[in-house]
Amino acid sequence: MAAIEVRGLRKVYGEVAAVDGLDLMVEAGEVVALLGPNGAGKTTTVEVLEGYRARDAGTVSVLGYDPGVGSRALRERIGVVLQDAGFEDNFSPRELLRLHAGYYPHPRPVADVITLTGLEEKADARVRTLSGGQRRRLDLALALIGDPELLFLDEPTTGFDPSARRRAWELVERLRDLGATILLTTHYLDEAEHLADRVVVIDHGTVLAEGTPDALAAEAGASTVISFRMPAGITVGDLPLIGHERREAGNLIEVRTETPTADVATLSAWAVAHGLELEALTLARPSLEDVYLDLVGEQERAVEEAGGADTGGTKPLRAAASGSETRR
Ligand SMILES: Nc1ncnc2c1ncn2[C@@H]1O[C@H](COP(=O)(O)OP(=O)(O)OP(=O)(O)O)[C@@H](O)[C@H]1O
Repeated sequence: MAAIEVRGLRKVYGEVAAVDGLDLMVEAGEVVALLGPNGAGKTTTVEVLEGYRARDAGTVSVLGYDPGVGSRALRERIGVVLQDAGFEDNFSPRELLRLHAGYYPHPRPVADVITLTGLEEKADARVRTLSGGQRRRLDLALALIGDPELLFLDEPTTGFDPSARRRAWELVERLRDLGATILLTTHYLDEAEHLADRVVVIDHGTVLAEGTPDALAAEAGASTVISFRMPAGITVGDLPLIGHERREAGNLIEVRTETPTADVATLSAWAVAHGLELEALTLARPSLEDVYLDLVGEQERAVEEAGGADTGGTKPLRAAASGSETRR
């Protein structure tokens, strides 16, 4: 059975369809990252799945339950990191964790969760004295205390310093190895690339693309980039004909290619034959960031062409821009 199964999810705020016919499937044991620009509908989707928000249409199954019904049995099996949870500032992390442990039938030991989330030094300090990143770690600790089989992490590492982020990643990897299913939202594409088995890119409340980071890159036709510094005394016309698209940035040449193995061989053979050293020679695989920016950029252009102009904080939606859906 899939851990999460969503079909045709729709959530409307006034005139704005925050989620607009979204389908999503997460298998048990999978780590899936929801990506998308601000206002894409990620948090709304996650909040519906967590049972914090009612939906307007669609079917939703989380561990076989409908989260809209508010079952205690479901709440006991999921862990949630909200974007901004409010805490009782006068408690310490240890006290809050003990309190929350009492809500679950089989909690993890409080001391283990403190160690897992690296909160040892602040375990007995008042929450109001914690830094932003330490509070996020406490969010994560509270999500883990019930030993959940499904974890929702909404921007779990926002505000973390680089080493805290690495530790959080290791923690997510450990949880995955222990068999947890994880749905996370993030704006850090390296985080998604590092952690997720599969990414789902959403915008305007619907899915734009999904797959493994590699499959998305292949589907988007993103090409590999060979780059090198132009050797002294050589002009572009002297170079062998490799790749398709070339770009010059100062004396750095970038060549986009679909056949990097053959093109690097041609280039190297040419350089060796001419006694040249190609300095700063690199071969870069397209990153998830390149693919994401292409996808979201295309979507934005499509919305603009359909006559929608961005109105600031509240996004015009594809459906709203074409005058359908929201008034149904
Ligand atoms: N409580 C609310 N009332 C009215 N509109 C809302 C509410 N919550 C969200 N929205 C709107 O719904 C849309 C989707 O918001 P949502 O928070 O789900 O996006 P997001 O993808 O999580 O964005 P971000 O990356 O900025 O967190 C936005 O247009 C937002 O303004």
